[in-house]
Amino acid sequence: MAYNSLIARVELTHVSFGEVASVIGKAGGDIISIDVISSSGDSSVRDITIEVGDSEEQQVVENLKAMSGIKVINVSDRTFLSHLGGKVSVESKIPIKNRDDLSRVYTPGVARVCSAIHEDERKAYSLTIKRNTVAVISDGSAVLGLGDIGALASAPVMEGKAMLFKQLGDVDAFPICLDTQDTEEIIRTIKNIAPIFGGINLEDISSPRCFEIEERLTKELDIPVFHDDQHGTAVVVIAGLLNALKVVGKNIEDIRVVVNGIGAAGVAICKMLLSAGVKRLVPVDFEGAIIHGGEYSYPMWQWLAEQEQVESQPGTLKEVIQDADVFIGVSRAGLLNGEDVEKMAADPIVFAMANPNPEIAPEEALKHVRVFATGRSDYPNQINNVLVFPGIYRGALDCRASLINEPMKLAAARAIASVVTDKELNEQYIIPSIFNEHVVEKVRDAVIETAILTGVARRIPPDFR
Ligand SMILES: NC(=O)C1=CN([C@@H]2O[C@H](COP(=O)(O)OP(=O)(O)OC[C@H]3O[C@@H](n4cnc5c(N)ncnc54)[C@H](O)[C@@H]3O)[C@@H](O)[C@H]2O)C=CC1
Ligand SMILES: CC(=O)C(=O)O
Ligand SMILES: [Mg+2]
Repeated sequence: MAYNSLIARVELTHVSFGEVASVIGKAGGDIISIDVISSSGDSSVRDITIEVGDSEEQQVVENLKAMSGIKVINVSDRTFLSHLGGKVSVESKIPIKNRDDLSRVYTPGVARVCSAIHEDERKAYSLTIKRNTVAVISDGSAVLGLGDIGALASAPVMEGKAMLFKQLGDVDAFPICLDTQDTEEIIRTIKNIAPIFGGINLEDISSPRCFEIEERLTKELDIPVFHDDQHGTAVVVIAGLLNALKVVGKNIEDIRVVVNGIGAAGVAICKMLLSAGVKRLVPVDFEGAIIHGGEYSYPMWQWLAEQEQVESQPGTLKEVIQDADVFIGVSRAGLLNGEDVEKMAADPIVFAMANPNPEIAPEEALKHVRVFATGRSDYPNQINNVLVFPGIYRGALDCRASLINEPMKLAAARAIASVVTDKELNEQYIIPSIFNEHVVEKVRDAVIETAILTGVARRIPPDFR
């Protein structure tokens, strides 16, 4: 269930706050805070912040309105309030106070700087925003688990990613929503806007188009192109899995892994699981297990069917999950229940990562599962690509990497896993919080070191000389 928080502004006249609290509680709301806005002899106006599930929201408000001695002045949704006017803005680094400043930052002074870049394009890295700016680009075709909701509706997610880039990695990121879902047009548009950016972060572009778009752009541009839903997700899954396996005392070579949803995230996760040493893999999509020796029209599914680690036994998700050590879901909400995960092997690990609602309700899974994680921030073990992209890009920009290769991604996964020490590690803590101050730094350093070793760094940052 999704949770929202509401702020109800109410005027209380002949009713005690205790009665109001009891009505809210009975309707399923939790009071988070109360602010007194004004108070006179026989009345007071208060803002009550209430956390409430989607299905109870209306009931809470209706019950408050039905009470006598209380007037509901206004109800606002805090999530919507945080989006008013958008979440990011562009700021100048230096002020323009007089004509002298104007003639340096703008014409005529700026012309000399333009000419310098015209003569040597590498100077764009020192004289423009290029060295620290990434484009966060979506076509709105696979937004979270909401599906194809279009370019404009994807904007709040892209703005959110831009905020996280800035706050966690000090990367300036710009949200871009493309009003086309045509592969060639997307590639052409991104190539045309690429000059000012130091990197391209593709986001929420559905499969299979996302594979070609990323592959072509990586070949045709000289800046890193990173499809977050593929690689960011795969990196954080491997990080979480390495630690979860330590908790349950199993080796990666011995486990049987079911991955459900073989789209952008699922394909990248399967590939990375194989390179990390998994020997028994069951990829599953709508039509059931993708099997070794099978024939598939999607090239990525066909590639998987040719891997010897992929099992050859067909079956539905509910069948193949029996005896699995690990379930990784990057598909849709509510596909599994407690009975399904109960049939897994001993000490099951379940990463139910569909957003905003996971493949199995946490309350149900937790009764049967040893290690459980979701993509959400309101439960322990948040396996979300936000742990990856700020640090990966901080590193890639600092060493001016021409691309982000497989060894860099594996190094990032190990770096994230290493933030949780053996002493700290337990079922509830397999992955660091996104607010852990060591994550970005460790990922950045691991990425730079590996970029230098694999020959894709075009600059050695001073702290690596
Ligand atoms: N926690 C995290 O960091 C991340 C979570 N996700 C979540 O993973 C999900 C998938 O994202 P993408 O791979 O980007 O989308 P996508 O659209 O590329 O892939 C989704 C895949 O799931 C399959 N699928 C849908 N319903 C299914 C069902 N009932 N059974 C089996 N397969 C089913 C689709 O056929 C498709 O292949 C979304 O819910 C998204 O929010 C994605 C990226 C990161
Ligand atoms: C987290 C993320 O990128 C997604 O759910 O699509
Ligand atoms: Mg995404």
